[in-house]
Amino acid sequence: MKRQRIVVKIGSSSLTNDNGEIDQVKFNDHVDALAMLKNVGHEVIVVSSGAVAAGFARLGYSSRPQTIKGKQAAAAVGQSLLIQSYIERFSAHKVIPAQILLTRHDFADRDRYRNAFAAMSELLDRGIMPIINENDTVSIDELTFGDNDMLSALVSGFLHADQLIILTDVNGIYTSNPRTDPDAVRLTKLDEISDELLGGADDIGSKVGTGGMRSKLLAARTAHTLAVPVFIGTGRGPSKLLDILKGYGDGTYISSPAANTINTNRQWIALHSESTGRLYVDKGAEEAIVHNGRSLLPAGVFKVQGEFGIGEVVEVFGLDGLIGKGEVTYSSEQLKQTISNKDKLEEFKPMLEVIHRDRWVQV
Ligand SMILES: Nc1ncnc2c1ncn2[C@@H]1O[C@H](COP(=O)(O)OP(=O)(O)O)[C@@H](O)[C@H]1O
Ligand SMILES: N[C@@H](CCC(=O)OP(=O)(O)O)C(=O)O
Repeated sequence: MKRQRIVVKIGSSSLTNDNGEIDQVKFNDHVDALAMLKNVGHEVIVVSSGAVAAGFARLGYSSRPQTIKGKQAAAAVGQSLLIQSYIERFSAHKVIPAQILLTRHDFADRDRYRNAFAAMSELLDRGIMPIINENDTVSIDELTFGDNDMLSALVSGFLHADQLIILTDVNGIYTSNPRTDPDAVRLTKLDEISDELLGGADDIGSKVGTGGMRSKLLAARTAHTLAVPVFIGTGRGPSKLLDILKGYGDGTYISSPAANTINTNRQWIALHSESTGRLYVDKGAEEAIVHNGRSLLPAGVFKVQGEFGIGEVVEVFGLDGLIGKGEVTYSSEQLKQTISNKDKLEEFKPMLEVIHRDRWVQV
């Protein structure tokens, strides 16, 4: 079997019980399956939820806390318990796990994004299994990545994974929530995540999870745009992840489009960067960058908004609205000067494009 890079996301409900503790039976089942996947030669990255759900009982809460400080405190306790359990159980399989806690800021800052990529690549090269979670205890907003479903999709794109497996407590995507709708029908294969499907997925999950199926569908949609195939479902026993890879999983398979993967730089521009300005372009420029794959030249820009430096990311608007985002090779000052002297463009950086085609993403 060809060596594959696989991201496995495990939800809180698949690791813990409603009382705020790790469910050792479920937990061990996942670890044994992850170890088997790795030990047959695949690269495995885990996105593990469960920090809040595994920690709240020890803080004296009777159910998942609702306040931000309650969740953050529970996550601090629960994350340590989870990692301790991962280390112990994996040691029997001679697998070494590494804890990685991320916040949205780590991805929004380009240097930190590159560092994270380098560190994860090094771990994988050295045969270590990264176990990723959101750094809940220091996240400024409660839901910085949205949730771990979205985090797993972003990580899959970032690491150019061959497959994203989202393990949860339901055996796939249904036309509506199977817990509340007895007529819900399971879908075993999808080519895309339609708006209709999203409408049938509510955001009510288990007592310990967040986001329900809706967040998984949104994550699957993001993974789809990043050309990563997704499986959402469940399974039991040490060979369950291998079975999922072979196509025998108990859940829903979402195929990836034939399109090429998006390189890491362009993923950063599309999904993580913060835009610091806006450019408005004319019809000819829109045609050139959207339909002909050209770079954006100063001659096509007629208005510049905001203050930005060279290398920052701006939004680009055509006559009918937003058309994309890109990294600029001019500061806002230079660009304003340039376009106000269009008749003398040759004198001022005549050949330099405003946004190079390799630094451009369409919306
Ligand atoms: N259309 C749907 N198909 C399947 N499950 C759904 C759907 N809509 C809502 N759900 C609910 O989503 C739950 C899984 O979400 P959640 O508890 O957040 O999982 P996890 O903790 O694994 O992230 C299921 O138990 C199910 O009740
Ligand atoms: N980062 C949080 C989990 C957030 C989350 O998305 O939970 P889940 O819906 O169970 O995947 C934690 O570890 O408790």
